[in-house]
Amino acid sequence: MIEIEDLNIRYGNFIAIDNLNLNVEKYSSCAIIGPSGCGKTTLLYAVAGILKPSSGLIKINGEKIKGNRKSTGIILQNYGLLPWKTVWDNVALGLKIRKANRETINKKVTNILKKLDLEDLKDKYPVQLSGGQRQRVAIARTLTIEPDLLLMDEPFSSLDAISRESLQDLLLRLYKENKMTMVIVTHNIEEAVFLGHKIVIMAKREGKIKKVIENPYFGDEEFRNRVDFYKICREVRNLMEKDET
Ligand SMILES: Nc1ncnc2c1ncn2[C@@H]1O[C@H](COP(=O)(O)OP(=O)(O)OP(=O)(O)O)[C@@H](O)[C@H]1O
Repeated sequence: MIEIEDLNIRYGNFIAIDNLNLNVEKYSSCAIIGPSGCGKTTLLYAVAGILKPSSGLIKINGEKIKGNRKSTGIILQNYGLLPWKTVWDNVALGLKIRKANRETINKKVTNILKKLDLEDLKDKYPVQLSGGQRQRVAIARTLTIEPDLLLMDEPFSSLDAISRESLQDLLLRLYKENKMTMVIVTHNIEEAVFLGHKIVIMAKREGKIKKVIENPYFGDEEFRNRVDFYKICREVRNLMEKDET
């Protein structure tokens, strides 16, 4: 699904991504983890087509990306909800921009609100919601466009541990229900291990990948309760700690 070849991204003279290569298979999930400033967001934005590479190639479904792609959904840390619109209108936004007709919008928004347990909140404004509810609205809005690729930049970082885990569970369920490929950028080791089929560990300050771990247990809803979960978490932690020394 995603092929990244010899990718270089510079901000002026500063090298943010240095000759990076990565493949993400269709309908799989890739978690990108690494210390602050290692280039995670830069990489995600390049895959989203928001940021132009200095050199190298990014292909999605075999096609070189040129700017924003219609069926790529992106969820950012600050939710991106419009404060003057209700939950219903925020969720409908992506469809309205794509000029869907009223009947399609009503049907899809109603369905997705039900799926994400947001029906009772449909007339509320973002300011009246908790962080977890806002993030569910942001996920709902992105899913209405039926993305085949869902990109997320630290989507749950402002949430408490319990809300965070319940949204991770929700995301896994949605991933299984809607055939899509996911890329999630996170600082959180447990999140990367729970949500990553492929866990990409980036090196500090170098804009390079340090290691890719394949996680054969991805998709197991009870994975957090298993010994293998902790083994992989420890492996990721050790790799990240080595960078600190
Ligand atoms: N517009 C910009 N101009 C110059 N340098 C930038 C710009 N955006 C990012 N950088 C630098 O590029 C590097 C990578 O930034 P990026 O935001 O991709 O890191 P990150 O891994 O996502 O960090 P964090 O986890 O803190 O969000 C950082 O050193 C940052 O200072």
